Amino acid sequence: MTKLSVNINKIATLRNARGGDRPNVVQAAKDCERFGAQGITVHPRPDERHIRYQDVYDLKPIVTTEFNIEGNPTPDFLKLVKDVKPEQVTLVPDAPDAITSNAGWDTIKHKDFLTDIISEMKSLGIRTSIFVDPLESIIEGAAIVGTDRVELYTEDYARHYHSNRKAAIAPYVKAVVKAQEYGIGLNAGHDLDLDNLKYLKDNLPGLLEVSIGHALICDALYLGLENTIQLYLRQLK
Ligand SMILES: CC(=O)[C@@H](O)[C@H](O)COP(=O)(O)O
Ligand SMILES: NCC(=O)COP(=O)(O)O
Repeated sequence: MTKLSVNINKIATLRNARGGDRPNVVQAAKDCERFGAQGITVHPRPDERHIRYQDVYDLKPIVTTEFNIEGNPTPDFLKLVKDVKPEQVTLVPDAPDAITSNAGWDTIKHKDFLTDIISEMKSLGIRTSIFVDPLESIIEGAAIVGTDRVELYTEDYARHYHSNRKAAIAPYVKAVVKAQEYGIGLNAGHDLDLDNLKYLKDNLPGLLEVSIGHALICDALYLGLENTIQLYLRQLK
C-alpha cells in the first residue's frame, strides 16, 4: 500500500503571511491525520520561509502517524533531527536560496558525506531516505551509501505527464527495478497532484510513500482539506 504523507509547508506559508498563528500548523497536522493522512512531512528551510524549526519541535508530540522531516543536512538541520527523532528523515541537496527543491543527490560524488550522515541517523533509529533523480547509476550509489529508501524526485514526471505520460514514467520504472535489485525502499515526491498521482502509483510497483504538499494545499482551497485528502487517498487505492 502506498502511504500519503501530507507536506504542510504551505500551511505555514499562510500562517507566516500575517505574522500570527492562523492557520495553526499543529492543529492542521492533527486535522490532516484525522482526515486520513498516513504521514506528516515538513521541510524546514534555513530561512524559515514557511516551516520554522520551532514548528518541528511542536509537531513531534502530536504526530501519531509518521513524521518525515526533509531538508539539506546542515549542522542546524541535523541537530533538529537528532533532537526530534522523527520516523523518517529525507535528505535533500537544496541550496539555501532555492525557491523549491530542484535537484537530487549525486550519490557518487557525495558518497562519503552521505554515508556518514545516513549511518548516524540509522544509529538513532531514524529511517533514512535520500532525494534522487531517477537515474540507475544514482540508485546504485544510493545502495552504496546505505540509505533505507530513496525518494524519487518527480518534477520531471509531472512536467511531461500531460504531453507524454509513457515517456514521462519510463525513467522512473527503470529506477524502481534498480532500487528493488538493491533492496532499497521507494518513496516519491514533488509536483504530484490529482491528475498525475494514480498513473505514477500504478506504474511503480512497491511504492511505499508519496509526500505531497503544494498541489494538495492548493486543491484544498477550493475543495476543502478533508475532501482533498480523501481524493488523494482514492488515487492510491
Ligand atoms: C523535497 C521536496 O520536493 C519537497 O519536500 C519540498 O518540501 C518542497 O519545498 P517547498 O514546500 O518549500 O516548495
Ligand atoms: N518530498 C515532496 C514533498 O514533500 C512535497 O512536494 P510538493 O508536493 O510540495 O511539490
